[in-house]
Amino acid sequence: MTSYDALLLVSFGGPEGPQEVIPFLENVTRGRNIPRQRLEQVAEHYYLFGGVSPINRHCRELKAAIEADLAAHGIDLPVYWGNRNWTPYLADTVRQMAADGVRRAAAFVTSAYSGYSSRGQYADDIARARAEVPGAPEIDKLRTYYNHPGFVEPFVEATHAALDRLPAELRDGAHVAFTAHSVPLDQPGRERYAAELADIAAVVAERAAPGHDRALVYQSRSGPPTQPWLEPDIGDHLRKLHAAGTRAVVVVPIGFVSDHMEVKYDLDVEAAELAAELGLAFERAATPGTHPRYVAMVRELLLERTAGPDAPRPALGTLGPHPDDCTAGCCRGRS
Ligand SMILES: CC1=C(CCC(=O)O)c2cc3nc(cc4[nH]c(cc5[nH]c(cc1n2)c(C)c5CCC(=O)O)c(CCC(=O)O)c4C)C(CCC(=O)O)=C3C
Ligand SMILES: [Fe+2]
Repeated sequence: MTSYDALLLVSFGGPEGPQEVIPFLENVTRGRNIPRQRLEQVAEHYYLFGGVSPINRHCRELKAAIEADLAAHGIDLPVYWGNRNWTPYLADTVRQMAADGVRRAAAFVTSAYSGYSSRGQYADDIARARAEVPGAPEIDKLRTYYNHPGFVEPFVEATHAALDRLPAELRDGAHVAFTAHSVPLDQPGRERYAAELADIAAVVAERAAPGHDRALVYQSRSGPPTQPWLEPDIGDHLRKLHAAGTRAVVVVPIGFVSDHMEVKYDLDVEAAELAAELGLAFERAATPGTHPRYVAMVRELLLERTAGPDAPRPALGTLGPHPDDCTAGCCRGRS
């Protein structure tokens, strides 16, 4: 049915108890220019949730949903899961795959956009894991999917739902703020990343909130204050909206695939508290998570890749389907 003998879910990883938080954060920031003070601040975000990131639960749920969807469509393919920063580590999963006799796997990464943090670094992770494991399977990364209908449609639905949760009298005047993880301005691929975000935010806005005022903003910046990152920051944006007389805002975390810590803390705690202080009505739209349309997309990406280069590659917005193989320019810069 497919030319692959396994599907590999590749994700970020997260701590599952208080004692895992600092070692996890050290893994994430190793070799990066992140001040220790920022690390300790972020640790507090995790402690607020008992030291447990929601992301591993999301991955288990997504894996189970993909398995059920594949089975329901008569596709008999084992699904594996490995992370960049925490157990199950990618290299251990790849070792298990080799032991199970997997020769060729397709990889689905829980990150939808181009750019080094989103794609390039995962490609490096996969290459490194394969290099560690004798007899490692070949692993093809499925294409970048930020503009696939299976990613976009759940956001359209979620934006509608968030608007509907606002008090009726504030709904028509609500501002829609699309947010994504900021990255340093010198990060390879950040122009492409920002262009993809803007392009697909426009599609969601036109479908779910036509006529509403909107913006693309960024969140969760780290790094030293002297280093420029993508802006505007969501906090500054909320203050500006308030000053301009806006009374309600819907925040759509278009840059993320699940309600992990950057969503649960940076939006649901930090941004929501700021909005409350300002007296802005605030609703946050859901991320795709295990939305059946999103889960079906994983199968569709697998099947289109199996069918070859002539199979249709659905894509919304203006940028077209991303090539199956990332070109150097999209995730690593042109150097
Ligand atoms: C673009 C992007 C995405 C979106 C694409 C995608 O979804 O992959 C993303 C996702 C995520 N980021 C996450 C967590 C963290 N990211 C950090 C640090 C950083 N992120 C960056 C970028 C991104 N990050 C960057 C440029 C840094 C600086 C260090 C570096 O250059 O690498 C740090 C260190 C502390 C801090 O500095 O904040 C943490 C803890 C989690 C897991 C959350 C959970 O546990 O539920 C997820 C899904
Ligand atoms: Fe991050």
